[in-house]
Amino acid sequence: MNVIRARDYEDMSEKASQLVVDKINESNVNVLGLATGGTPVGLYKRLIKKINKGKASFSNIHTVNLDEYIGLSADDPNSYHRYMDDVLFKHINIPKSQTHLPNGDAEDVQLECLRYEALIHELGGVDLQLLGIGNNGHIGFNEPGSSFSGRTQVVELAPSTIEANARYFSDEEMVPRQAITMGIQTIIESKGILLLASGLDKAEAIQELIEGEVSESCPATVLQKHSDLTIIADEQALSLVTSLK
Ligand SMILES: O=P(O)(O)OC[C@H]1O[C@](O)(CO)[C@@H](O)[C@@H]1O
Repeated sequence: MNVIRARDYEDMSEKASQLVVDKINESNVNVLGLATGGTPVGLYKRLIKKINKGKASFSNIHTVNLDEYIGLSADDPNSYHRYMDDVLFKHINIPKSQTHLPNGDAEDVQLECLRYEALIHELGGVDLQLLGIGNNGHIGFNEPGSSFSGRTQVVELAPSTIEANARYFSDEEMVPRQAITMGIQTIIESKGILLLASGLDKAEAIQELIEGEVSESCPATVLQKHSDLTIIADEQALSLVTSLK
């Protein structure tokens, strides 16, 4: 694991956007896995600037998102479809047909999980997967206790995740209780992984990820086994880690 220390959120976002641009240009990223939440917003902002300055092109890239809420249509303001359009897709040159998210509004969500997992395989797998981390160590929407061998599936959100994500909704009651998420096995099969973390809220999860025992009780610890994991985290998120200089 390669841990890159950033000063703060802005520095983390800048370092991450440069790393994504470099990977796209150097190692031929055809399929880029994307994350949502507050953490990658700064990365996407900088990526847009870099793409529009010609530093990288997304015109031949396929993107696959980690997750989507169940019960929200693509045009719902709180759906991850809308989030991705707003924070990235509508600002860059990428054909809509190359941007993929699970359909949380599908009539048969189990079938949708199978379709999404198959799509990732048809695309040849994820070359670089961006990840945030939940305060409880979740990755995607794989909450503590999720099986490390899980594939794309329907999951129940943990109360702490509902509480953390309530900030985006008018009322906590409006936060969906279920989501479709890539499973941990799906995530871990990505050829490269870039995880971002910022702020004191993430300090315990980051300590567990870097120094804890690999255990399904903290899903992110599975990443210790990955051969190409980069973590870019700021001082606050790294504040409980004692094993790094
Ligand atoms: O970046 P945030 O908003 O702290 O969220 C952390 C993680 O939680 C999720 O938003 C899901 O709750 C993930 O998509 C994200 O990686």
